[in-house]
Order: sequence, then structure tokens, then C-alpha cells
Amino acid sequence: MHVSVVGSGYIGTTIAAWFAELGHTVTNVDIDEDVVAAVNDGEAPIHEPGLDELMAAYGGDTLVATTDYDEVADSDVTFLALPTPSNDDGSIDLSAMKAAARSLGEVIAEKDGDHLVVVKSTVIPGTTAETIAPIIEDASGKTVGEDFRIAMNPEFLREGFALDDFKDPDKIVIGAEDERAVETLNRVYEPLVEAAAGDPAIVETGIREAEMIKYANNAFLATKVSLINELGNICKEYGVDAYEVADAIALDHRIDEHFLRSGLGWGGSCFPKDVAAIRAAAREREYDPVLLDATVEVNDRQPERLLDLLDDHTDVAGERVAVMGLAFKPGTDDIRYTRAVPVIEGLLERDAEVVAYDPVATENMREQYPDLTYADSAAEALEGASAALFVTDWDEFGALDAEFEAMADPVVIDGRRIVEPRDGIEYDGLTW
Ligand SMILES: NC(=O)C1=CN([C@@H]2O[C@H](COP(=O)(O)OP(=O)(O)OC[C@H]3O[C@@H](n4cnc5c(N)ncnc54)[C@H](O)[C@@H]3O)[C@@H](O)[C@H]2O)C=CC1
Ligand SMILES: O=C(O)[C@H]1O[C@H](OP(=O)(O)OP(=O)(O)OC[C@H]2O[C@@H](n3ccc(=O)[nH]c3=O)[C@H](O)[C@@H]2O)[C@H](O)[C@@H](O)[C@@H]1O
Repeated sequence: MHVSVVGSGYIGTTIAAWFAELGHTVTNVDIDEDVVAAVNDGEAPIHEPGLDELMAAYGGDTLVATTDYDEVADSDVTFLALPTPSNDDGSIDLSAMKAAARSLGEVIAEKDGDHLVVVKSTVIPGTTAETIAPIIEDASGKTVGEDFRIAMNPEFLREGFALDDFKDPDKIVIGAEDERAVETLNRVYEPLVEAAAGDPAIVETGIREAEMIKYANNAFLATKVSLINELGNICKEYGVDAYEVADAIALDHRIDEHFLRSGLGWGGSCFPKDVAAIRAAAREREYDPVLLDATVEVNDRQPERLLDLLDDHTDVAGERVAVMGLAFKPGTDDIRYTRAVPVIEGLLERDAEVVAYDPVATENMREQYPDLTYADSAAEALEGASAALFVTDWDEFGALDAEFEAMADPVVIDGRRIVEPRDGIEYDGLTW
């Protein structure tokens, strides 16, 4: 099939590369000329393990990028993979989606024959049918369900595992109200289902349900982490090992072992904005989402708790303090809503001299905090530091040993249970 993907960011590039690998012809549309040039040169515009190889194989060949929406007309189906960030009040900002829908509508106006538009972005229930479809109708002068079709197909992949998650998903959710849309999407995914190592469930459902399934998925996982963090905080008060407790409750198959690592909490490009958007949407319908409010409150408190622990051990005013890890999780250079930011802010309020280290995210953080000192290695960050705060659970931090001997004062405060307590360091951890 000929598939087009509008937006070549994190999701758009990943799915475009995989659709090419599955044998589809792919046209990628983006407004960013640098992104378009990278794709056509066979280079990945984002950092994701394994993506460079796929881009080298298909970029500029069966995967071609363009800034020109007109090229979408040749495709059978268009996926909209545009950003849906937060407004200041937490509600969803649909401006990129609306702009893309209008541009796409203008192309559909000139097209003979059917076209399927699939919303891949995470959007609030009702958005696809009540906002996106009417914009396309208005710009094209055509009617949804008659002259073109619309569907919603949320994405559940994780950064750092994007390619593996996409090619071997637990489920593929197809939200559509007409048979032809369902049939076309099934054809797009058919080679993926055949190639998948597992046996992905195909969930055929309504458009609103598909939109809500995505928020429910993320809100559930974020709440699970906040719940284990709350329990971990109580464990700490009673001198109980929170990880031993988590390992034991995980044996109950109704709980399972995933997303039970307590610590500094969740960040990233999606949990914070998606939980904020669904809370704002609930309030708009005059429903008070008390549990989701608490999910965020617990998450917001974890960095403060880490800094309180530091205060229990030492006064860092005028002292060099190492911040170990800047990415919102290991395996990515993404620093969006990373827990490192409130930790760094708290240290600066305490007049500490911050030296930060991350294996891959340093350059991104330097743009936000150009005046901090950045170390090129964990050893360099620890040298002469009066305290070290572990923020991201990079494997290399678990292997640190003699490096601690170079600290001026070996106070180690662990936000992720990544350092093993040992003789020679003054260790404390959020949940240990
Ligand atoms: N990043 C992730 O891991 C996941 C993201 N999602 C959802 O996927 C959607 C896209 O997210 P990301 O890929 O992370 O966004 P992103 O910010 O990485 O990329 C968006 C791309 O769209 C382009 N763009 C913006 N306006 C445009 C327009 N009018 N026409 C054409 N291109 C335009 C930008 O230049 C950029 O390259 C969001 O709704 C997000 O919630 C869903 C699952 C996972
Ligand atoms: O909608 C999205 O964008 C994606 O959001 C998350 O994926 P991602 O943000 O890439 O990262 P996760 O691996 O889910 O981690 C999120 C945050 O939770 C934290 N976390 C995770 C698990 C855990 O046990 N403890 C914990 O603190 C991580 O450190 C990280 O800050 C979801 O896992 C994906 O299914 C979803 O598609």
C-alpha cells in the first residue's frame, strides 16, 4: 500500500520507517526542512536505538519525505502524527493538528477517489469526529463517511524501545465507524501482525473509545507508579525495603511486576501532558478527577523528598553537588519533564554549585541551563563533589565504585535505587 505520515517527529518517523520495512511505500510530510532533508538522506531525525539502520535502508528510497502536502494525494491512507502538547492550563493544544487537517483537506479537495485519514496523535475523546473531520470537510468541500473516511489509531510504544514496541505490540486499537476504514487499517497492519513475535490483539472499537483507551492506558501507568511511590514513601518511614515489598506483590498476577519501580517518579513527553489533558477534559465536563490529581501530587513531591533527604545529610550551600542523570529515563536523550529539572532547581535555591552528567542528554540540558557545569563522565562529575544525587537509572551508574573515593564528602542520595549501599559512602535512598 501507499501510506503517508504527516509529522516526522518521534512517532511519525518510527511508524514511517516501520511501514517501509513492512513493504509499504511511504511519504512523510513535515514542515521542518531539516527533518525532511535528514529522512531523504537516510538519516534518523530523532535518537532511537535501531532507527539509523532502518532509515539508511529506506530513507530516500521507499520512504520519501517532503514539505509539500500535495504528495499525500497519491497515498491510500494518511496518518496524522502531530504533537498535541499542553496549554498553560493543562488542556490539550490542538493547533498543529488543526493546521495539518486543513492542509490535508485542501489536498483531499483535489483528489479523485477514496482517502482514509487516521489520527495517530493522542487526542481527547470527541476530537477526531468533532474537530478534525469537520476541518477536513470544510477545507475539502467533501463529506466524511462518503467522500473520505476517518479513523483513530492510538500508539502505545515507549521511547528507547520504539521499534521493538511498534513491531511487536500487545494490541492494535482501531477506532472507526465505517467498515471500509476498518478494512483499510487492517490491511496496513496485516504484514505487521504476520511478522510480530507475539500475537497482538486487534481491538476494533469506536473512535471515541480509541481516543479514551490511549488516555486510560497512560493514566493507569502513571497512577501505578505514583501508587508504588506512595507505598515506597510509607515503607521508608517504617524502615521497610520497598523493593522487596514490590517484588512480592508483583507475584500476584493481578498486579504484575511492570511499573513497580519506586523512586523519583515519572517524566517524559507523554505522561505529564496526557494526565494533565485528561484531568482538564474531566473538569470541563464538571467531573472532579481526585485520583488523577493525587497521581500528579505524589509525583510532584518526589523530587522535594529527595532534596529533603539531602538536607538531612549535609548543607550544600557553596558546595559542589553532582546531579547524575538528566534524561527522563535511561535509553533516551529526551529531557522533557525530566525529574532532573526540579532537582537542579532545588539545588540552585540552596546555592549549591551544580555539576551535571548524563551519557547522552547533556546537550539538550545545556540549552535549558547553559550556566551549569557539565561533566564528560560520571567520574569527572563525582570528583570533588560534596554530594551526589542519582536522578536517572542508567546502568553505568550501577557499576560505579572506586569513583566515589574521589568525592570530597561521599554523600550519595539515590532517587532510583541504582547505587548499591556500601562501606565508604554515606548512602540514603528515596525508598530504601
Ligand atoms: N513520543 C512518544 O513516545 C509517543 C507520542 N505519542 C503521541 O504522538 C503524537 C506525536 O508526538 P511526537 O512524535 O512525540 O511529536 P514530535 O514533537 O516529536 O514531532 C512532531 C513533528 O510534527 C511536525 N509538525 C508540526 N506541525 C506540523 C504540520 N502542521 N504539518 C506537518 N508537520 C508538522 C514537527 O516539525 C515535528 O517533526 C502526540 O500526540 C503524542 O502524544 C503517542 C505515543 C508515544
Ligand atoms: O504516550 C506515550 O508517549 C508513551 O508514554 C509512556 O512511554 P515513555 O514516556 O516513553 O516512558 P516509560 O517507559 O513509560 O516511562 C515513563 C516514566 O515513568 C518512570 N517510571 C516507569 C516505570 C517505573 O516502574 N517507575 C518509574 O518511575 C520512568 O522513569 C519515566 O520517567 C508509555 O509507557 C507508552 O506506552 C506510551 O506510548
